[in-house]
Amino acid sequence: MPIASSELILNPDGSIYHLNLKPEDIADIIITVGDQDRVAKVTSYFDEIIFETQKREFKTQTGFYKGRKMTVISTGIGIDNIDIVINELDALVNIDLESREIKPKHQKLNFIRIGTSGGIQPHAELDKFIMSEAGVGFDGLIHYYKNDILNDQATEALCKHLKISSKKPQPYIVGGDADLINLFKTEENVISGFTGTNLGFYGPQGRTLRLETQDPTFIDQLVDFNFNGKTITNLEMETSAIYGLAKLLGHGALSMNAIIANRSTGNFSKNPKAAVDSLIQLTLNKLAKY
Ligand SMILES: O=P(O)(O)O[C@H]1O[C@H](CO)[C@@H](O)[C@H]1O
Ligand SMILES: O=c1cc[nH]c(=O)[nH]1
Repeated sequence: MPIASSELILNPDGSIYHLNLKPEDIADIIITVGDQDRVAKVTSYFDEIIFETQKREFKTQTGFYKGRKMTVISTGIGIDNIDIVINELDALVNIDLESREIKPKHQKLNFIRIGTSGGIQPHAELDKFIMSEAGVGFDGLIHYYKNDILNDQATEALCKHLKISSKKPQPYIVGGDADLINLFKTEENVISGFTGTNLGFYGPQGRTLRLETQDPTFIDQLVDFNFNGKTITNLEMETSAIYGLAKLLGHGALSMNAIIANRSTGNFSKNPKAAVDSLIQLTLNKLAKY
């Protein structure tokens, strides 16, 4: 059955609705960044850029780094955008846009996020990099999809550990891609950990400016969680959704974050741009060999 025009939406030029992309515009390695200005920072290291477009916050450039074709796309902030970006990129390779039928042969993409994040453990020091072994979702996105991809034991342990209000979405834990994790595992400056993702920067990440949070102990509870020696190291706003959707759709995913705030010391990086730049170079060099 062809997928209806209201569900798989194409622009008049045949490109996919929000991203403005056609299948031939993307590579199988897809670097996602939050900030649209970070796209050009990544591709400034490319040998060549062969394609670019932008619609809303979704800026895309495709080119070659050390001979390896890669696409860089900005997702903007938050899991709602991740739902759009991952579903539409998957549609480009796994749905025939003319017949609107799912292709018989699945094509795997690899999503690598280069982001920024706040450390919650003392060892998640400023300007270090955290490689997310798993995403810990407080955003609820995955519960909208039929799924059996969660790390059930870790999810159960977390739900038991947290005194989370029943008014909030149920947390979930989903792992990253083992091959991509191995690629970065032994790298100096890279700490591995579980990355908490939430649907806001302030209250949902336990920050108080003028508004009190519903549970002022939330961050302390996260810091204390330990699953077989693994702890929640950092908080940001995309990883759990990328890991969940990538796994459901049969793609690889890895999230790398530069730690620009440390919530346990109350400090912010003196040079976040330098930290992100150095993470970009590390990631590109690893991916060139992938
Ligand atoms: O630097 P990026 O990739 O945007 O990532 C982090 O920064 C934004 C919040 O300032 C959120 O998107 C969060 O996940
Ligand atoms: O603390 C932080 C820092 C960057 N991005 C986040 O989402 N949280």
